Amino acid sequence: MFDSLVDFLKTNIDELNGHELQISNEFKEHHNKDSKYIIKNWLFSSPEYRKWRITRLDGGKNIQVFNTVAYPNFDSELPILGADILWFGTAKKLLAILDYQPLIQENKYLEKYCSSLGMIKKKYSAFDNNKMKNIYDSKKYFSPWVIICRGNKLNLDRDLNDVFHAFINNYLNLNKSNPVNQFLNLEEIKINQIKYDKYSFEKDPADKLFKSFFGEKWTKKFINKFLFTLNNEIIL
Ligand SMILES: C=CC1=C(C)/C(=C/c2[nH]c(/C=C3N=C(/C=C4\NC(=O)C(C)=C4C=C)C(C)=C\3CCC(=O)O)c(CCC(=O)O)c2C)NC1=O
Repeated sequence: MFDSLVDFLKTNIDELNGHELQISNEFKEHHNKDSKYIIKNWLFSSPEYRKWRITRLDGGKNIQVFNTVAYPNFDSELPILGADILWFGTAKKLLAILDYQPLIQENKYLEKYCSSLGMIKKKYSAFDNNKMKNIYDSKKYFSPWVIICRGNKLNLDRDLNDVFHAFINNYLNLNKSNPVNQFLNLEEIKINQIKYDKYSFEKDPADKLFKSFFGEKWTKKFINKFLFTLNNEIIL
């Protein structure tokens, strides 16, 4: 499940002249004791994106996860692309969150870089939702058009693929249009990307899940050295 999303991304990153970066074996593929939970990770970089990571967790019938984050270079004020797609098998629940995660909440910035999500979600009624529970603050690094779907994956398979493809294509087109920075300078962009990692580190509910499957030690390393690497940066 979700492997086609990984393949789709890899093809697109390839077309951006992206290259895969080496990551340590324990992150590349890691199994829990009885191999019921297997996590795989990929890390890429391209001329326009300093870091693009992909995570797949295969927990068989219990849980399936696809997670990806693309960080533009520090000289681009474009939003960070974020997608978190989870299938909870026992409850038969899909949770999909897709967003062009804004570096600032200024209306003109949001309108310029994030509002096209509105056109995508309008086409797919199951994804036309932006109501979050209280894990994250919807005004911090989320756009007003964040795409959220909570539903039964069995009948959403096609739509999920279509939405994801539109979500990626549209984001890449934003970059291809080569917009001139209008809101942030290089220093501010860097600070906001650091703050994004710090905020995500603080709020991400995934750590409980990883700790229960893979233990405390591995999880701590994974979060600091793969997921949110800027968390340890000091903002002067
Ligand atoms: C590999 C890492 C990784 C995993 C496995 C992960 C899982 C994860 N994300 C969650 C929620 C969530 N995840 C997000 C959003 C995001 N989360 C993101 O990692 C990104 C990039 C976005 C942005 C699009 C939000 C908004 C929620 C809460 C959903 C809600 O409010 O209902 C939850 C709680 C689900 C629940 O019980 O309701 C888990 C377990 N998060 C991770 O980072």
